[in-house]
Amino acid sequence: MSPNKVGLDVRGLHIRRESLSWCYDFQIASGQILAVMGESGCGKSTLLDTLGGFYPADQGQIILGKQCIQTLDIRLRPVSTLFQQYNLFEHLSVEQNLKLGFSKASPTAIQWQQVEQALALLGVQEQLKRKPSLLSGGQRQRIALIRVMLREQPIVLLDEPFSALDAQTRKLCGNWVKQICQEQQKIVLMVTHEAMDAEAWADQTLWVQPLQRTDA
Ligand SMILES: Nc1ncnc2c1ncn2[C@@H]1O[C@H](COP(=O)(O)OP(=O)(O)OP(=O)(O)O)[C@@H](O)[C@H]1O
Repeated sequence: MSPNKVGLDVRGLHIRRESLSWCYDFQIASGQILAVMGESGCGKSTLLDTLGGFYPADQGQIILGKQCIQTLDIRLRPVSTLFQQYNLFEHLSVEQNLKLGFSKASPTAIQWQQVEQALALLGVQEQLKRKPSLLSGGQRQRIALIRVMLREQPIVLLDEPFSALDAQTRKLCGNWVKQICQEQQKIVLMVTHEAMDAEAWADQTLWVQPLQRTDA
């Protein structure tokens, strides 16, 4: 990564959970996607939780551009996360859920235009006035993906973003994530179990593996 380019720099990040521990050193330039891979239970979501501020690190640094962000409160972190359970508000419509994603009270005209284009492209424009509980799993996943990708935050964490999608829709969504990542110079970490996802869309792959068992 060039010294002048804004990117994410993770240095000596040490994480412990139960009997497992991990140490990470990696960099991602803006406009790039890092695929996060590894067997079930190896710690992929834990890494995302730590970057998002939901789980603490023992030591190390998370640097965005020139700013250390690991001590920032969750609400102040420049991070937008797609959780495996999507986190849509069930009592609000899809439209209200999408509007809540932006930092101001409502999105700007340009931001909402991007949302509408994404809804049409990803085939969920008909769902705008409905409550999330009436949507299929794949429709919910696409709505949550749009909300997370189009927020202002430069770092986007996607935990298995295409798990509920058929092959064709998966391709559509993956291509769209790549396009938005490049156009808006996002830094995207994408957890996936599919090597094909990494091959199709990622610039790099991080294989997650615990260091050791600390209860031995
Ligand atoms: N809330 C929690 N409390 C205690 N231990 C947890 C918690 N969440 C995860 N773990 C443990 O931390 C380890 C890493 O889990 P994590 O969810 O990060 O793995 P993962 O690679 O994302 O798994 P998967 O691919 O199955 O989603 C596992 O041993 C898991 O049992």
